[in-house]
Amino acid sequence: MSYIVNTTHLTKQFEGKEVVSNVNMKVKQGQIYGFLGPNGAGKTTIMRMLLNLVKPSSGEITLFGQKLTPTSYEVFKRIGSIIEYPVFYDKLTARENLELHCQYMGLHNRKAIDEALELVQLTNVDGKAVSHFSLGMKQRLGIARAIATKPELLILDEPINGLDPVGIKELRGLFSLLSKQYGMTLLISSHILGEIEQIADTIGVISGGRLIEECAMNDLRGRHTVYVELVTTNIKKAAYVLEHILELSNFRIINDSMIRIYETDLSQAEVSKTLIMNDIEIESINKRHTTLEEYFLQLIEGGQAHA
Ligand SMILES: Nc1ncnc2c1ncn2[C@@H]1O[C@H](COP(=O)(O)OP(=O)(O)OP(=O)(O)O)[C@@H](O)[C@H]1O
Repeated sequence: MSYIVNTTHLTKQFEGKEVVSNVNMKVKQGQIYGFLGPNGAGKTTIMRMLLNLVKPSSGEITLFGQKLTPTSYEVFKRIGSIIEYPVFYDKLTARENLELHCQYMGLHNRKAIDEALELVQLTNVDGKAVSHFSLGMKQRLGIARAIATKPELLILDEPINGLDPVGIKELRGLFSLLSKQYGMTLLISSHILGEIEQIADTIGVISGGRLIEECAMNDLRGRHTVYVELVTTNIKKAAYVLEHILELSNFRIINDSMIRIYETDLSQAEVSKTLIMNDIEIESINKRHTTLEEYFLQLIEGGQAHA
């Protein structure tokens, strides 16, 4: 398997505080990798390290199979990126901004600029200075700039932040197009699962500087836990009956009135019958499953507890 990004034991300390801890991250060629974690989890710092903008305290980064060193330059011609908000020359138009960027990158190809503007649907704003652009338009221009040089890897830090639902939908469409039609590998960070779960092939979950999960999105979808949720007025007695009469051990008391039972081959009818026979009032008993969002939150809470 060829990895475009591969980090081993990547660690970063700022003023003695470890903000990235021992991260082994693998981004496969051609995939959209969703890099998920709450604010402050360390996503931007990792992306900055991948781009040689921040020096790791320890560990190693390999990009396109080559070890990254402080003097690696060539490899960055193969990478487009937006870290935090993209900055432009405000008085210039979208096209003028791209022309300057391409000149700076040593790329003299008008067609590439036209193509990039077309891909992000910014072809009808030629007379407009960037200072009059909406946030969504600026975000799209940032992507146009990042893809104008036809990179093989695109690193985007929270590209969806602050966009309205239409803007989000447009960007999602663009990401799939870049991945499917142009074979680009995308590394996209976000703090909201819903924003990238529909497009990511692989997901890396980071919390408190640690990569606590990295797996195929499809595997994650299959990882929903099924449980029976019991709501009762007599929680202590219900727990006693579950443990000593029904001989169940895999259950959790959630609060004063709720128990979740995680046994896989549980007969709900038998639980109800036994509880009633023992004079326990059942307010409700239902089969449920954790949603992907709940699973993600559990992961993050677990990660923060260990940070
Ligand atoms: N230059 C720096 N000096 C000191 N601390 C820093 C520096 N850069 C980042 N940090 C700290 O490192 C931690 C991780 O920050 P980082 O920006 O990487 O997180 P993030 O997951 O990208 O979150 P966000 O989306 O809020 O940027 C935070 O506690 C932050 O305050």
